[in-house]
Amino acid sequence: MSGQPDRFAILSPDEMGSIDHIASRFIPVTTLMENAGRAVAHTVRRFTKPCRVLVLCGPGNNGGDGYVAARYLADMGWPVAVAALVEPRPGSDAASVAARFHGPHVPFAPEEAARVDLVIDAVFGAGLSRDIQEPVPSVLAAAKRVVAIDMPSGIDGATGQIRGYARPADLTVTFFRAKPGHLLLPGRQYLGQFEVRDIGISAATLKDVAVTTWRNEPGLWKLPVLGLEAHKYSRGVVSLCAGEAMPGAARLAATSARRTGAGLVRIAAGKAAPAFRLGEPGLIIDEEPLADLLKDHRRRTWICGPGLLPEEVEQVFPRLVAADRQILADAGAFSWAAGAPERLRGAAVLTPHAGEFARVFGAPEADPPAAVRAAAKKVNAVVVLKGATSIIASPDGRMALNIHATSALGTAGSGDTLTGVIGALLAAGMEPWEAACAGVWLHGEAALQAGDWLIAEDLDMHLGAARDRATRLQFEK
Ligand SMILES: NC(=O)C1=CN([C@@H]2O[C@H](COP(=O)(O)OP(=O)(O)OC[C@H]3O[C@@H](n4cnc5c(N)ncnc54)[C@H](OP(=O)(O)O)[C@@H]3O)[C@@H](O)[C@H]2O)[C@@H](O)CC1
Ligand SMILES: [K+]
Repeated sequence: MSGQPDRFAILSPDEMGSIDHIASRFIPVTTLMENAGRAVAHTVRRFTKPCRVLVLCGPGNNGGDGYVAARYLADMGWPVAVAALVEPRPGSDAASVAARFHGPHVPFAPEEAARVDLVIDAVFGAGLSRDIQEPVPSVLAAAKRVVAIDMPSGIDGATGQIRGYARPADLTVTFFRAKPGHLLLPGRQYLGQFEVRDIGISAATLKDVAVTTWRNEPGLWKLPVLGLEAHKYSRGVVSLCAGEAMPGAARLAATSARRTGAGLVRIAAGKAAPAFRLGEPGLIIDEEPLADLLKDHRRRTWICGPGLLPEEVEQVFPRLVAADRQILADAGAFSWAAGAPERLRGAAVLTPHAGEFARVFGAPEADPPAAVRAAAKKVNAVVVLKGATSIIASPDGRMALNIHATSALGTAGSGDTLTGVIGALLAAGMEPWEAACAGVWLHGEAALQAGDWLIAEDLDMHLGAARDRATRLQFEK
């Protein structure tokens, strides 16, 4: 897939394997390994004062990186020993670099790990293929501090899940580009400080693998910039369906849409109109039947779900689809579509949290990115699975992982606010996947600005500044 910037690419272990393979046509694997091990040694030197180090080496190339790191640290004068879980296969690249480490070898045992100040975990990386077993867990558990090469052993690079056991590292050094497991939970919590180091692989090799996953940052998408001739309709009109039971949710979404830059926000409240009359003066409340409101073709973008009961969604969602409107579905829409995802066909963007996602599509189990991608295909809509790492998948296969956020967003109303933000960007004409990605980032940025104890209403006051910041960053190379 083209058009998205290379610098944000995230590569699955398989894709990274293909990149290594392509790169090895120009650079021998032993040279890549040399570069990787040297990068680790230099990162360790910046990370800590000289100390006693034990490098735990597995049988594959991750172990190979470990032997190289051990040699560089020894050359710097650090006391370094190696403990091999299994010797590398004779004749392999790892065996050839292992032969160049002339320091001490010690048993792969907990006492050895406990004896030193720092353990370098080069047991398994991209090649982890099953749950890890003893003695690896006991040896890692005995370490005082751990630097992981590529990935803490036991974390699945593709999904971030734990395969049997994982020990949280203090520092993780990976190469070329991050892997999904570095951003997804629980893997993300096991990295400690995280560094991505260059090992001489050219970014041009990315052209040879079809990159489909990116880190969500400004520049992955571009926000529209206000032109001199902007007016409220060109900035975008957001309409919301609202009900009587929970007017607060619709009002939160409406306000955040306005704060994100929508030119006009209207609430289709019907009989519930009195519940909204005391709201902000700049909000327009419509009492007319939905059929009349849909005659106005400038009202293209509709938010359907926040504050709605399933029976209210039933009344409006199919009409919006029949009127060919761009629909952002949230909250009540997922109660209405529980166990029946096909009901949501016709929506442009869905923004479920984990519970809502499970209700509609089933629990994502061990591979959330795959589940979100499948959901997006199933309903032919962009799906945003909100969480500490939000996953934003498009039916065409593109996926972004967002870690630009804080746990402070776990507060009532924050999801309604996100809906309004994305609604405003859709109304401004952004393509749905990009609007969803940009909305998630702006929402996270507003939360970072608002501090740890924010309430949903506080986010509104930071959305303008968040948009300004994204606009500045999106042009940086
Ligand atoms: N390729 C390149 O050019 C470059 C790659 N680089 C480095 O290479 C790393 C990837 O190397 P890799 O592919 O050799 O995989 P790696 O993680 O070492 O493990 C594979 C071995 O472990 C075994 N094994 C797996 N799971 C197991 C378990 N649970 N319990 C027991 N055994 C298990 C597995 O056995 P098998 O599954 O075949 O039976 C196989 O023997 C990557 O992370 C990066 O650090 C850098 O040097 C830059 C250049
Ligand atoms: K490792």
